[in-house]
Amino acid sequence: MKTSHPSYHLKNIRHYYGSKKVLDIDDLKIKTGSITGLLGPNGSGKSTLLKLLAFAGKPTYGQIFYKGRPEVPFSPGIRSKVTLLTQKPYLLKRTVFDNIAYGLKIRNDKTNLEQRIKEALLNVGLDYQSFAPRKWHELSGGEAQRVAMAARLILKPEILLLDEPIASVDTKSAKLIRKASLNARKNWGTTLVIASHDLQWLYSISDIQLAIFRGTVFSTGMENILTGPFEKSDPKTLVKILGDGQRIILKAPDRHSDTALIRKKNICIDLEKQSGASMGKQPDKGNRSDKDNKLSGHIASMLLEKKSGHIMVAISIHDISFTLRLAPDQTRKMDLYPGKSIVLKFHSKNTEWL
Ligand SMILES: Nc1ncnc2c1ncn2[C@@H]1O[C@H](COP(=O)(O)OP(=O)(O)OP(=O)(O)O)[C@@H](O)[C@H]1O
Repeated sequence: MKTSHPSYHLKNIRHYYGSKKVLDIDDLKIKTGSITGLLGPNGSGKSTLLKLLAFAGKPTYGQIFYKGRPEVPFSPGIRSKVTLLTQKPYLLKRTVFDNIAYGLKIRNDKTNLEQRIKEALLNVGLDYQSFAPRKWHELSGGEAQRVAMAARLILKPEILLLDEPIASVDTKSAKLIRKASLNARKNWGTTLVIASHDLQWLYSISDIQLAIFRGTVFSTGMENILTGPFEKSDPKTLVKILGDGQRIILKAPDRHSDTALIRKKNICIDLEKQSGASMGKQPDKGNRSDKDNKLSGHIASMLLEKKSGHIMVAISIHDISFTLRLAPDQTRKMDLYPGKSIVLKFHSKNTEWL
């Protein structure tokens, strides 16, 4: 269905568990028909955000608009449109067939049931003859995940929210879940929001990536976070000293904070120094300013961002990791490849504090 409204518009969302703030989102829109990838470390708020998007809970403060209208949790109008597949999928203590048929039966939609269930199982790579009669406890973790996915896909949802859908499945199943998700968008215009720790998989499926850190959402995708302890170098400068002796110079915050943000757009790979780079050795200072960071490390991974064709390059500097985003021709010109030693460069003035 075409609509001028985004599927979701979140306004001034603050969500607390007790006194602990777990989500802090000023303004976030999720476009209809988009596939959004949610990235973030354990405990950053991904599952909580998905729960709110599923209208399975109410934010402590703020409002969520669904296709332009303010919505409240558990409203009957929304329940048939939005579906969430949780990390540990819940299956009814029945057969696979009954699990998948359940949602349709509730809607009193029983036409062609067998054929539709056959297709739903096929969609997630499970054979009807072998799986339909099986009981819920006769499935591996990955199979249970795919049955739960089939049970949701058969309802042709407007919104499909997936929380770690490939955490316990093998590579083949991960590919099938990717294909089934893309088909849902193609065939029914489904909007998807998917949380996953598997960056490669997430970048291969999503149009846009949102990174969450301590409840704050970055619509620019993954950004670089540095956490303390920091040492004071002078009143205007903090320093993070890595285990190998390299020093990261940061502009001091003007209020208390122990979490620095270095945006990937402000980081580059220093080609001049590249050849001399070696692990654990700070590159020569030369005539650079004291606040100009030059850190030696190596390329840990390179991931393709499906929609833009850009390459996300993860760089390990001793025990921390930085990410930057490059056009494919840049990576070719610099002859970058995983394992290559490089020097990463950013100026301390580009430090932001969370
Ligand atoms: N029901 C709850 N009661 C209290 N605290 C909770 C509850 N659920 C989650 N939390 C806390 O809220 C924070 C966010 O949790 P959430 O599950 O949303 O993170 P996540 O990014 O999905 O993590 P993971 O990647 O480990 O699944 C964490 O600090 C977690 O401990």
